Amino acid sequence: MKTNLPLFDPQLVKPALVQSFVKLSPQAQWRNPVMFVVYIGSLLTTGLFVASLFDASYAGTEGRAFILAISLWLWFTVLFANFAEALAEGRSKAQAASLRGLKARTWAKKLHEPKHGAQWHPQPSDELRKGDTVLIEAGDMVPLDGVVIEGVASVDESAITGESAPVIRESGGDFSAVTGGTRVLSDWLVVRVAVNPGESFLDRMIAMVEGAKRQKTPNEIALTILLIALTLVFLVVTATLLPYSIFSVEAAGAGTVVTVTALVSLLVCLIPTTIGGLLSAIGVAGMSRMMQANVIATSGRAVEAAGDVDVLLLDKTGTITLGNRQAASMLPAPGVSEQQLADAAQLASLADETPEGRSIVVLAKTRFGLRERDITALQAHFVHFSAQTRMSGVDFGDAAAPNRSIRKGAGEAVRAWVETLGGRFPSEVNDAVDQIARRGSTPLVVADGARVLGVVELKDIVKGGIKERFAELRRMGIKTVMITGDNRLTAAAIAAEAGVDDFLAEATPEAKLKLIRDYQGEGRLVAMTGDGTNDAPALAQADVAVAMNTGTQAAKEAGNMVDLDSNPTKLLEIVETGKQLLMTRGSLTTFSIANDVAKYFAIIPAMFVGVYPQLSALNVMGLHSPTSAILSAVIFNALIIIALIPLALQGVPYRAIGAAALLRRNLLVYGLGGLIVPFIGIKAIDWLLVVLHLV
Ligand SMILES: Nc1ncnc2c1ncn2[C@@H]1O[C@H](COP(=O)(O)OP(=O)(O)OP(=O)(O)O)[C@@H](O)[C@H]1O
Ligand SMILES: [K+]
Ligand SMILES: [Mg+2]
Repeated sequence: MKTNLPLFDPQLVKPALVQSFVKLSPQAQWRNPVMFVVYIGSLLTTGLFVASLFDASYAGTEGRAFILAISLWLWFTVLFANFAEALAEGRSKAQAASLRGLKARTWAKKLHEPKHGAQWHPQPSDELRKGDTVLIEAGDMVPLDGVVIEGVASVDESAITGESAPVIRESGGDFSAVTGGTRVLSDWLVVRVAVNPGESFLDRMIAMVEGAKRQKTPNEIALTILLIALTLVFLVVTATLLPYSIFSVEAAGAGTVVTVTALVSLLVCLIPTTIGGLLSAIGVAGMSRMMQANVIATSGRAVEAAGDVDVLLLDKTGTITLGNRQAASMLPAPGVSEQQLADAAQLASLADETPEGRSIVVLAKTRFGLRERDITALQAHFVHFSAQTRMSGVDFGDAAAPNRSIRKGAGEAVRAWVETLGGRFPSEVNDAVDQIARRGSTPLVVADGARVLGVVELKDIVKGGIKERFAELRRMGIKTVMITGDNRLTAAAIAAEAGVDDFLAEATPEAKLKLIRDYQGEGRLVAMTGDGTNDAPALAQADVAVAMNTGTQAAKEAGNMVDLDSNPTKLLEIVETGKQLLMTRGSLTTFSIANDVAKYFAIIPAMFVGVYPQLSALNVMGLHSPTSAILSAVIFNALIIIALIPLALQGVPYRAIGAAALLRRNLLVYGLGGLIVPFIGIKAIDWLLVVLHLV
């Protein structure tokens, strides 16, 4: 769904123009204090103009045409700022719409009971509710985001990810989430709907780009406060100029008092309208750029935090590796046959819905010819895998084998288990565990009661191209840490292969959470990418939390971004986009404030030349007349907003150079540029007004 819209696409410009006028409502204007001042100024000067029309003997110091021109250009200033925001929102909405197109109303097969084979009836997707179960068969569209509770099927997610290869979705484990709008290609799934219509992460993101619902980020609030403070200062300064001017004229007994129109013009030129008018467009555009990278951000704050990330934590399985760990070999303990080990491993996995568990059943069947057995007929009770116990297995309750328990799981977990039962962990098994782990595979030890039977090797593959990208993150000053529930040796092997800076092994969900809090305690901003349900608490705690689209619903709900490509190195783009957002805002703020200097030179002499003729010495720009000077400054002030829209929407070019160097460069370009450009611009406009005989 990578869409690259031209900046001023007519399809976007037209609705944005309409929105510019819709946004003239006081409620919309009030949200932006700087522009609200301009808005009031526009109303005021318009009022003055209308009043002058009704005053037949009008003899103001300035012509009616001047007041009209100023009030029109003030309205343009407000409209241009509205346009910038509307255009940014329109672009985001267009991108969102291409996703929303996926959410077309479809018919779902709503099951009467949550199991395959139960009765179903057709129901429109927008009438489904969270908790409903639906049957999705080959060729059917997934009606809403949900969790697979039964079945395995291949799913075409290309509409969302742009990736044409189908993916497998299955119950249990980290591949159980399905996204509304994707299509089941083969087989069937029973899916429990996880969200109400209109509440999926896609909907939340669409709601966010719809301006009103976008929360201001803390940085934006801080900047807005600064802008309000500046506005207030200038408001007070300009307001005192009027009595001051009256007093000066009276004292001198000559000269002309400054007019309200000139004062409003001065105020508008001095307050930071450029950044004030573009601020919200910059924020919206940041989210758009995330979407262009196929990342859906559900929080503007996260987009911004991404620009300052210091540490990136990554989950191993499913994030750094492909994540469908498959049983590849069985290494029995001394005195145990392969057949015995395979038999116990299969028994412990019959009801294990995780990809690991299922692959063990398959390996036992294909390699050792063991047929699947019915766990209920065996009167056995399945013990689910949890990230806490790091084991799963089966307990038998029948008379033939009372109290028989089989467990499979992480080496240390099974060691502790057999030792509490009075058993012993053979050193040969220990060696096998280490050997498997050093290859980067996950060892699963199988024990029948207190007796250790051997080890199953689960293989996983590191995703391609990861090492180079992590090196790039390092150059940007970001530390990468892999966290995994796997043992140290496996973790070390995968860490080396993937090229991360550090790793934390045998991590429980609490340990992951604690690691994040520790880093945050040191004042660092933490990003986390993960896919599993057991990553959800950590994702919720991280400042920037990127859930893999292939991950579970819980992970996606806990995160504040979803990467549709499920690519852990996407953080590189995410960080760049965040940095670009911060830089764009900083640059335009610098530019906006530097701009004021030239406007002082244009307007102050023009305004007070009536009181102090010697001020004309300050008219360094050699502007035609006081009225043309004021009008030129106001016109420039409006046009600069339009001129900077491309920069606000596309962002200033990002370079991977140090923060200090970047700051210096930006101060130079945008500070100096902000000083010089208006001198040239105002002079040019003044000249044009003269040439066209408008003043
Ligand atoms: N189905 C299962 N049955 C028994 N044990 C399992 C099963 N799946 C995993 N384990 C064991 O539990 C350990 C921790 O689980 P898992 O790898 O899912 O943790 P994690 O914290 O999600 O780490 P990551 O996903 O980063 O590797 C695994 O290393 C493995 O030894
Ligand atoms: K201004
Ligand atoms: Mg995991």
